[in-house]
Amino acid sequence: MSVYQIKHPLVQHKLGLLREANVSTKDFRELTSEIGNLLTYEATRELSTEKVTISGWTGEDIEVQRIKGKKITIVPILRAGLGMLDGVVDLIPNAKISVVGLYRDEETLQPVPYFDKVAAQIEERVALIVDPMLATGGTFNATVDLLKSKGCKHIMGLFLVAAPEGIEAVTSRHPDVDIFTASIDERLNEKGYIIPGLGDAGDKLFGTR
Ligand SMILES: O=P(O)(O)OC[C@H]1O[C@H](OP(=O)(O)OP(=O)(O)O)[C@H](O)[C@@H]1O
Ligand SMILES: O=c1cc[nH]c(=O)[nH]1
Ligand SMILES: [Mg+2]
Repeated sequence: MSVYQIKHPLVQHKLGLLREANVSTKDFRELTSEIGNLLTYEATRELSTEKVTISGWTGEDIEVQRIKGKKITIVPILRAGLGMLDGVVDLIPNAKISVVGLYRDEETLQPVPYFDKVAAQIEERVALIVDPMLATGGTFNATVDLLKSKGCKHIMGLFLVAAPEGIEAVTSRHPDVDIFTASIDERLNEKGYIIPGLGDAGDKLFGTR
């Protein structure tokens, strides 16, 4: 498993704006989507391409590159993953979207699944799971379990912020899954929130607190 912390100046600048205590709902939404877009650009770097022949503007045949073979499904984890979705779809407009719903129980910190609708032919697809936060890793691990149980073999996770504890949990359960994040933060606090983190990303995106 590889963990990629994306140090690109645009990503780091936008993440810094997201961390502001008084960030507005509008700004939080826009920045989350924009970072989702930039993480997608990095995560898709390793997709293989192949040469195909097309008819160019002069009428002559020319060789161009196309992404090879595998199809893509984007997997937003409800709710907060929806905040990244537009930015990801902007770059991969033909991707099928597999929606998974889980919330983290506030007392036990265990993921509670409540919805899933996974794209057809999942076994042939690369899955890009998107969620702003990787905290204990329970929610992400449960999502990877679900996708693998349906036959998915190539899975990546895109997060705005990841805690070392979550990365460790994913490394030990799913060593074949790569993670792309704008930041590996310091730690989790006693309530399972990432420090310095962003607070509750779902509530900030939806304005529910
Ligand atoms: O790594 P974990 O410890 O499992 O925590 C991370 C999960 O917690 C948050 O979702 P939350 O449960 O707040 O649901 P929401 O998106 O509906 O707000 C976040 O968006 C992740 O899905
Ligand atoms: O810091 C955290 C941890 C889990 N979920 C969030 O939204 N934020
Ligand atoms: Mg939440």
